[in-house]
Amino acid sequence: MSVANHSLILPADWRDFLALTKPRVMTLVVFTGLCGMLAAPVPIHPVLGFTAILCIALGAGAAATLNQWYEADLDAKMKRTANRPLPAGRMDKQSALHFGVGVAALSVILMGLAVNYTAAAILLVSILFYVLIYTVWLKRRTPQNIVIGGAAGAFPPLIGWAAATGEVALLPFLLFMLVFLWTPPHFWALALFVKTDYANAGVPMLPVVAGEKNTRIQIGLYTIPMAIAAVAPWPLGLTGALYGLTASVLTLLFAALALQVAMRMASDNDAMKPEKRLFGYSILYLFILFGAVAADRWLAAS
Ligand code: HEM
Ligand SMILES: CC(C)=CCC/C(C)=C/CC/C(C)=C/COP(=O)(O)OP(=O)(O)O
Repeated sequence: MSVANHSLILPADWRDFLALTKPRVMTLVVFTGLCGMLAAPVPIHPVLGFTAILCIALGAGAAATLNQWYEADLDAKMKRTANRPLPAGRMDKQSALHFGVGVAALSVILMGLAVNYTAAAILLVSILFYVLIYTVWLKRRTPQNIVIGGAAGAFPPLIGWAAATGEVALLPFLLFMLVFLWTPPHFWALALFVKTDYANAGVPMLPVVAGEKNTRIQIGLYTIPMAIAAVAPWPLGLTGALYGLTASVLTLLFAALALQVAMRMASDNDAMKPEKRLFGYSILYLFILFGAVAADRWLAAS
């Protein structure tokens, strides 16, 4: 029997449960948690470290599942999301709800029992933030949805650091601010080119409500405090030159791309719109900066 036939007979298989966790987005979320943990001045036992990262991955995946459980109706209206397991009818909502609540509870309890209560508490806050504050409360109500709700995705570096140290400190707080302030340019760059999808679904994303021009300006404006948060750890003496120089160069490039988006600069032979380039670069940027902060702290400790 072919795989295609098999999935017709058993509509929801493991791939659908995996899809509920938004695995591609969550790789970066988990990576920021891992680097937050590696940047901490206290080494963590490898087994505990692995458990903490597993808990972040489970918590993030569970939050993404509950997000899709709540907004299956919205996802059905958008081309980008219509083929997800719930809107496509491959899974019933109750299975998704049970999976999401079960895995969320498991992640927080395991983090609390095996690692520490501080990390477990921040993990719980980030899950609740994504599901309740962003998905249930803000997403359908205000174009500021991702500015406030986006904080959910900024917690993992704090969770990773807290897993190793049991507390929070200035460096992971700045890393939180970096992801928090990075989220609006990251998301609005994408929203500029999937605007019609959101308009059709009635989601008040900034380009739909305030227009393209305004969104472009907002992307440029948010890049300024984001750049400050990105570079600040170096002059504050929290990291060395490895991170400082990497962050400075890559942030300049980020700012140049954001400026292109803000000024709407695209020549006719420009196959890729500046907003597409900024969106793609935003992901690479965060991966490299977090890799650099972990490498920098590791060098300093060795
Ligand atoms: C409320 C905040 C955010 C919103 C609304 C948002 C929205 C999106 C959307 C709609 C996509 C398109 C592709 C997809 O659905 O898979 C995307 C891609 C992505 N986002 Fe975000 N995002 C947010 C925050 C974050 C955060 C905090 C991270 C990581 C730290 C992140 C990492 C990524 C990555 C890695 C991709 C690319 C996924 C792929 O390759 O398919 N996002 N984001
Ligand atoms: C540890 C923990 C709980 C982390 C959570 C991480 C988090 C909040 C990431 C945000 C990422 C994300 C995919 C937003 C998508 O917005 P959307 O849901 O509006 O996207 P959609 O239109 O693709 O459904």
